[in-house]
Amino acid sequence: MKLGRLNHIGVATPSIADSIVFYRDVMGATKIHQPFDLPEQGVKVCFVDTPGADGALNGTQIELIEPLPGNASIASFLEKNPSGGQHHVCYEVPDIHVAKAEFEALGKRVLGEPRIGAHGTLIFFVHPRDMGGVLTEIMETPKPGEGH
Ligand SMILES: CC[C@@H](C(=O)O)C(=O)SCCNC(=O)CCNC(=O)[C@H](O)C(C)(C)COP(=O)(O)OP(=O)(O)OC[C@H]1O[C@@H](n2cnc3c(N)ncnc32)[C@H](O)[C@@H]1OP(=O)(O)O
Ligand SMILES: [Co+2]
Repeated sequence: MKLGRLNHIGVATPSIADSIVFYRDVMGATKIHQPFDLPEQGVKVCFVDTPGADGALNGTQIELIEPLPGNASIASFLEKNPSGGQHHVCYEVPDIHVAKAEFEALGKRVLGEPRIGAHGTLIFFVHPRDMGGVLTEIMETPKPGEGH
């Protein structure tokens, strides 16, 4: 397994609307995408762009996630962290199925089968207890012209 680009940091929040105000007014974010529902993952999502090395807005994103009704795991996370908090980190890989096989060969618990994530490419999660306490999302790098 080769460590890939840090695509995003997932931040759980009880209110995406309030978090948008925070990232705009406190952190000075200049590009905050329109929030959208992702019912397959049980979340409302909003991406906040951060600058890349050249200053352009092509760096790691903050992924704000708010639970949709019925999402027990994020609701449970917010019960323990009522004002929200860092929820997961997401690394890119060139081939999702190769990456899944590699984690499993190392005895890491992959949570379910690869599924389409918020960027339109396949993702899976690895259990935080097998990853030094960090819920880890693995995402296939979008091909040129693919994903968002
Ligand atoms: C926006 C779409 C998509 C994308 O494209 O980017 C997303 O990012 S969706 C993000 C939300 N989806 C997920 O998180 C799916 C994967 N997560 C899970 O399957 C579960 O959340 C979980 C990791 C298995 C935990 O669920 P559960 O076992 O029901 O919760 P517990 O409260 O019982 O916790 C068990 C254990 O794990 C620790 N934990 C839980 N969440 C986290 C976390 N976010 N970071 C670190 N550790 C976490 C929790 O403290 C418990 O630890 P122990 O008490 O030591 O056992
Ligand atoms: Co994510």
